[in-house]
Amino acid sequence: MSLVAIVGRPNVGKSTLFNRILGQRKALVEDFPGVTRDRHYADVTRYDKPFTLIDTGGFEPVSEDRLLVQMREQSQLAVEEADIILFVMDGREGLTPADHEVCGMLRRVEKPVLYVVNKVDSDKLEDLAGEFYALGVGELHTISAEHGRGVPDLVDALLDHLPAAPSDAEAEREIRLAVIGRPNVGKSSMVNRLLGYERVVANPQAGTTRDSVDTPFTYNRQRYVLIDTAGIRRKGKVSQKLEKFSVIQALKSMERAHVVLMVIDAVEGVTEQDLTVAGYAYEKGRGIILVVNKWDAVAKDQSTMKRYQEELERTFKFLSFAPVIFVSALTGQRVAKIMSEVEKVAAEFDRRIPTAMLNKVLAEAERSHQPPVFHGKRLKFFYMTQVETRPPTFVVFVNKAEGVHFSYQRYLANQLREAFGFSGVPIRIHYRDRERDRKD
Ligand SMILES: Nc1nc2c(ncn2[C@@H]2O[C@H](COP(=O)(O)OP(=O)(O)OP(=O)(O)O)[C@@H](O)[C@H]2O)c(=O)[nH]1
Ligand SMILES: Nc1nc2c(ncn2[C@@H]2O[C@H](COP(=O)(O)OP(=O)(O)OP(=O)(O)O)[C@@H](O)[C@H]2O)c(=O)[nH]1
Repeated sequence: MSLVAIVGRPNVGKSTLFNRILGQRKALVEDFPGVTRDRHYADVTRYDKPFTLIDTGGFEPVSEDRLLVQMREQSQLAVEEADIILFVMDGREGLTPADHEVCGMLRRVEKPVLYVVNKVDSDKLEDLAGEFYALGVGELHTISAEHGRGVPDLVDALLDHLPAAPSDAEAEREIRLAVIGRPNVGKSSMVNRLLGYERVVANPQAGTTRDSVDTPFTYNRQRYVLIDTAGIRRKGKVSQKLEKFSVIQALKSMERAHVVLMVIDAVEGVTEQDLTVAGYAYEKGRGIILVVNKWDAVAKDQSTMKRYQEELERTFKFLSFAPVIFVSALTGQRVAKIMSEVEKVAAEFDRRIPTAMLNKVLAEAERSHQPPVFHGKRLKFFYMTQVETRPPTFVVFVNKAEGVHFSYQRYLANQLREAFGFSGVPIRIHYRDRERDRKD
């Protein structure tokens, strides 16, 4: 999602403009109790173009003598973080040296900057904008944030710079599934079960016809593609029985997959190879479901499943978020559960959390577990936003990104999972510096 930052001296009307832009969308976006007051960021969607609007003012109190320094920092940071900058000046107060200086800096950046002269409350006051042309920045947007005058045109200009939404209905996009596992674990039997499942509707013409080895199908109105179905079903080739070959095949399928069904033989247990392949799926950010097959062939008592589950958790430490299901492709036992689990993981994979909710979690996390001190300075988290789905990817802005060491990163990741779940999905959190160069 694009970040749009509102920058400018104190009192030029940044918050008023922020609220004015939000006010236009009215009931389109839900408000969350407790975060509606005094917030500085919000997700906005206009004409299917989503963006996050940030009011860079008001984060910290500004003292007169530090004004210019703070403005430089604030604009610098906006330049680093944002995709588009709204630079607001005060038409009533006129052009100030600080405006001059910041404009000089903004002119050199390669991102779109919209120059705004605020408090031009009526047509009669248009002359107020005159002196701002001395900045030589080209187009000036004269507006009245308070009365809304000129704001729709400003928003239109802003939208011109934004990319269109990734897709009209994200949920309608296909989910590509890969069934992977060592030779003989039951992949082929499972694929046959899945495609033979009554609620699964094969749709030959939909989706990726270019790969005839893949099988498109629909389940609960979501389109899926089972990757390399032909390869999984192809039998009798000696090479296919080779462990090495099956790893290469798994890696290849995972390259194109969104969600991976990692099949484990309940009788044989987990091998080194399973770990390698699962590790790769994790690194690639794929959704993962652990499917323990041949459950019919295991001698069981009441605690077998629990013990098995615990052992898997120990072995696949890095996959603690992945659901585990015990099935039998042979008898069909619990095979229906696979698709319902796939559906859940696919939804989590595509999930988008509103910025306001993320920041509530971030603030609570910070409150209940104080961030560490780095080089004598307490880490301070400013805000968090989700920049991607598939897998869900977040950016946290912090005063010293390198100071967020592993244990605190893990803590924040856990807080996110606690709040939102993300079952079966690896999440990514990037930390970006607010004071220095942007880091990914
Ligand atoms: N006449 C007029 N006044 C405005 C307009 N927009 C904002 N103001 C006033 O300007 C003052 C400052 O507005 P804010 O929106 O708080 O300014 P800000 O830039 O967010 O200020 P900081 O949070 O200190 O950085 C308020 O008293 C507003 O009512 C406008 O379009 N016309
Ligand atoms: N008991 C039991 N046997 C199973 C189950 N699923 C598959 N099998 C048997 O395991 C053997 C291998 O099954 P496949 O489905 O061919 O396994 P695969 O993973 O596709 O095998 P490769 O093509 O060699 O990679 C066959 O003899 C199946 O009948 C199961 O749930 N329980």
